[in-house]
Amino acid sequence: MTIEQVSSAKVFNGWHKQFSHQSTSTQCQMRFAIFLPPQAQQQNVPVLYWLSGLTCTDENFMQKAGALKIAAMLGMAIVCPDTSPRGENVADDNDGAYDFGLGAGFYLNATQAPYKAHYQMYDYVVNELPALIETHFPVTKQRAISGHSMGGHGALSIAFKNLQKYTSVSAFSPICNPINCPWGKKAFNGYLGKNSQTWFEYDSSELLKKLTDPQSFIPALVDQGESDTFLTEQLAPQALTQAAEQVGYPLVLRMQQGYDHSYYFIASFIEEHLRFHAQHFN
Ligand SMILES: N[C@@H](CCC(=O)N[C@@H](CS)C(=O)NCC(=O)O)C(=O)O
Repeated sequence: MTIEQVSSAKVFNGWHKQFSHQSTSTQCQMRFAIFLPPQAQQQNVPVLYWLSGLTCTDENFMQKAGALKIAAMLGMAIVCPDTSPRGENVADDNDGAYDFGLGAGFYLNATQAPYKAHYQMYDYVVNELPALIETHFPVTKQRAISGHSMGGHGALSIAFKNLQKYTSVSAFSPICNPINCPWGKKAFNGYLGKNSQTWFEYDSSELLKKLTDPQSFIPALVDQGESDTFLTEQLAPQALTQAAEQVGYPLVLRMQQGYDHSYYFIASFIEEHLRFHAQHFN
């Protein structure tokens, strides 16, 4: 597990760094970014994994969310993986669409050719990346997970499948019910095939309905802008709240008046999300 440093910049007395490495999950070079707060120079710190949305790389959140000052104060590392495998040999869609293929890995393990050769983002994010981070950096095994849009789907679905691995989960504008929206149907059809029974295992609302042990529940916070143009057609937060009510999961969904789908929305509430995760680390 060797990693190669790509960049390094001091920020708020901590460090933002990018690394690349050969991934065993995705069978290609992957780049990720890590923010190490100043506290990491003295002690191991907990980690927030951030999963970005369609068209993003490891850079969007680090540059636009305004999270690093607060993470520095709270003593929290942040890790941003890429949103898909990349490289010359990695299959893309045929028409350069933004919502499938490169930049749109949907945090699942593809089963369909040609995508299955590299699109194994679920294994990468759940297993390979944390193992690598915990080997190479001064971090504890306390992990939280959050994300935006496709990354909100990733954060919620990964958390609901791995409650024991994370202390808390949050999301901004998540795709809550991908089996029933155009982005999700296109992605799941392409990566997982026509048999929609296999899609359920990556649908946060469906996964939530299966959680029956209240002892295993972890705190969950979702923010959704009311003026998000993707709200009705793609995001469907009501599916998530209905599922939460069905099983008595104490998920907090906040509809935020006037906010859209952009990083302006994320920047407006990221401090509350970081404080929410920090509160549950200890
Ligand atoms: N309007 C975008 C849709 C994609 C989009 O809104 N991406 C969101 C995540 S779903 C994003 O974070 N974009 C990158 C950014 O704002 O930095 C497009 O057509 O390319």
